[in-house]
Amino acid sequence: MTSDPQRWLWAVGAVVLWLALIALTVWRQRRAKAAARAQSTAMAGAGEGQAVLVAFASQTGFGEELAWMTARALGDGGVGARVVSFNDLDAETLKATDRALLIVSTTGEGDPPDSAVRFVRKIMGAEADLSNLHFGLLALGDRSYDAFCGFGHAVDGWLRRSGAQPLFDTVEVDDGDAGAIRHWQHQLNQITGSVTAPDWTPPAYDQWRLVERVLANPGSPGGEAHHLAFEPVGALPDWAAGDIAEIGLSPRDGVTPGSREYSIASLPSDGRVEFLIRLMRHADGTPGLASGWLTQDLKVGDVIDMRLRANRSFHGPSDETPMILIGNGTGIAGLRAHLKARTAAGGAWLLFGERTQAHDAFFDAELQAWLTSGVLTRLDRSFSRDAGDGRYVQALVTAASDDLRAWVSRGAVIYVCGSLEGMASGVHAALEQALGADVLLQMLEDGRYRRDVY
Ligand SMILES: Cc1cc2nc3c(=O)[nH]c(=O)nc-3n(C[C@H](O)[C@H](O)[C@H](O)COP(=O)(O)O)c2cc1C
Repeated sequence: MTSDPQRWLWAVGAVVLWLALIALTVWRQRRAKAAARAQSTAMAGAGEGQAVLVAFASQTGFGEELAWMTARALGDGGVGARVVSFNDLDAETLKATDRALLIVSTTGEGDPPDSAVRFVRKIMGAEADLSNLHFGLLALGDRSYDAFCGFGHAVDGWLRRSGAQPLFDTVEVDDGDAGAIRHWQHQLNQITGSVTAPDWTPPAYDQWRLVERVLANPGSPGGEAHHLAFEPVGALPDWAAGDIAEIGLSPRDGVTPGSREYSIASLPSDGRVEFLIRLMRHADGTPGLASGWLTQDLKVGDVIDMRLRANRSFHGPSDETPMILIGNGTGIAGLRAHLKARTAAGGAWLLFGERTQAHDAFFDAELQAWLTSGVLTRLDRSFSRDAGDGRYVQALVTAASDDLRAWVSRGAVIYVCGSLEGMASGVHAALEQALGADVLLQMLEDGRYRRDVY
């Protein structure tokens, strides 16, 4: 043992600093939780006892947005509301609730959003006595999928079997259909007793100008992928890595009205919203409506309607948390925003798959620079059409199983972005094999395994 007082002083100092860091981390976590609680009860109003519970199960943020609009509409009509995510919802809360409005989206092939997986496993696995509960359900979906509103219907069935009573028939929303949302609004009026419709302004579009478009993969054996950049005509809004842009399509542009969603590949500090968009082609070779318009017809200087939407389920972890990013194709867009947002503190590992090294190594110069600066600790890429490789990204996951386990045991989070078909299920199966199905499920429920797939 040393008797050097200076060494002792250093040692004590180090311990004090370490304890202070722990205290700071705990305090920050508590503060964040308190802020989230304060936000969700902010709508409760005076009579919190009778407040309507507004619960949302949302994968890409639309349902969450509608939940807050629902709470505001109720509040404007004089009825208190409390907003919670399905992640924070339990049977006790439902049992003790008189009225609940549930906004429930469907993902995958009729699957629950990731944030509802815990609820499905722990709560919906058994029937509960919910005979006191009266509920209204807004089911979000898209008729182009076989299981239209599949998870919404599953929740509806479970509530009814548990004795809960519907306030009205489930309102189904096909691809954001405004008519169905107006119908929901009408049901809210019944609850508040308002004669006039609450001020439910549909989310407004902002105007953005195309300032740059570059073909990102000339010579690729795959479909053309274009790197587009838009600057706002007005003020630059704020957004975070993981967020989504809804691009408005109008007949003016020769395409069917509606909107298309794309992962944002840049940050506000870039001063512009960037995308990597693949030109989709129909079986007869004609370009897809939205991707054809954006990558071919739209000219630099043209102005489009666009709004940015928070996609909280794909927001990043703290700087110190190691991050494993997995993706394929244009899925690198969302992952690039995360890499842009990172410092070298926690370390990041990108596993990425595409067709050829020569033509499809998207953002290669940036990735190399991030490797040099330490933002990216490790880069594994596979190119399925290259001689001597021929692997998809899930094969990289399998090959690196030992290291993946080591990263996860150091607290790493896993973010997957890219195509639903093939990639997402292939990567999921490879991760299950590498980490164990229980570990992966726990990570999903804890928000340590997050997906933005399409
Ligand atoms: C990858 C993916 C899978 C989807 N699967 C289904 C589905 O099986 N059934 C359905 O009705 N809608 C499906 N949808 C459509 C969503 O439910 C719809 O876009 C909804 O508005 C999303 O709401 P959210 O942002 O709250 O998650 C899917 C959407 C995506 C992106």
